[in-house]
Amino acid sequence: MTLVYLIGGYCVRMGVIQTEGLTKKYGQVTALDSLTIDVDAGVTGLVGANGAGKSTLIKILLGLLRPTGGRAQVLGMDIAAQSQQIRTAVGYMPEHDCLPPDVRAIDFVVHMARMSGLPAHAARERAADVLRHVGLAEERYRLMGGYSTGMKQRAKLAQALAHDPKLVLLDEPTNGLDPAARDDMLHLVQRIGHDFGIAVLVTSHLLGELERVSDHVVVLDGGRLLRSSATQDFMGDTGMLLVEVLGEGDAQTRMGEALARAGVACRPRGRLIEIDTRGRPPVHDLVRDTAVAEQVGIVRIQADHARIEDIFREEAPHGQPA
Ligand SMILES: Nc1ncnc2c1ncn2[C@@H]1O[C@H](COP(=O)(O)OP(=O)(O)OP(=O)(O)O)[C@@H](O)[C@H]1O
Repeated sequence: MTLVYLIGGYCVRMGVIQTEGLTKKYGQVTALDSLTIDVDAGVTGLVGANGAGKSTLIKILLGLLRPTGGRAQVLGMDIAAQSQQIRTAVGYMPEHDCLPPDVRAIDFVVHMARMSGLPAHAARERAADVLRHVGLAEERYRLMGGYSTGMKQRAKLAQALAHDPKLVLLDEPTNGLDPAARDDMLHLVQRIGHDFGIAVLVTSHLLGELERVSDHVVVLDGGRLLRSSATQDFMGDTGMLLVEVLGEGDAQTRMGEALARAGVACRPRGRLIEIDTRGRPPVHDLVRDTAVAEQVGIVRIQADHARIEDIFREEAPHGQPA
């Protein structure tokens, strides 16, 4: 999906972020190494281990850091010449805590909206709207110093949305969150990209967590582009079939052994039975018949899909992040 602008009656398709040979060195450290990427509308996950260069890329796109080499455009604007305009059109949620503790969320978000040029009345309306969208309607009059980590992340997200941006850059929005709050935040990120129509570039050092919400994933390793693909291309079929069974005693072992006796290549994977179907005839009927014979119930049979972690295992010279 690409943003579409109507200019003089013509329909112009425009990428959201394009970089070409983008390089950033901090002294001896090469944080970005000749990075060329093309990001479209929707949700794009930018994943890589700590130190892969994610924050550096975001700061360069916002004009907060100057690259050592290469070029980039954000919403069709050049980062070298138009960083002020870029910051007007782009929202930024920084990785680290940036919230003044003795300020109420509503005042903070109104202030950020005013700083971006919204008139007072529009800024108040917009602030109330975005705080409601991120789930802070009730708590908006509380001082942010008393917020939980999850509420702070939501307030940071609200300020990024305050001026009605066309693109938001979210740096590790799930940092420090427990699993439930992490799921809520990821759901919110997905809504921003799909329901609100704001393009999203979201980073995470946890490779797996963005696959569910991203349309596209860019994987960085040691400042280099490891892979950039539609999420579904990452998650291709592995040729394995996963079966979960339920029954008296050790139903999984009984079922696995019976399948093996029937000539099926299989092994346990956690609570599941993994069946290798590569180069073999379909086994669904055999699995069902074996379950009936062994008197176990089938909870599910599903194709196994590759995960972003697998790309790292296969391709990354810098290894697997935590
Ligand atoms: N101001 C700086 N001075 C020197 N080196 C830096 C500076 N900022 C970042 N680096 C280095 O550049 C590399 C990329 O850092 P960056 O923060 O962009 O990575 P990241 O993928 O965002 O990781 P994290 O999730 O830990 O923030 C790392 O090796 C880091 O140590």
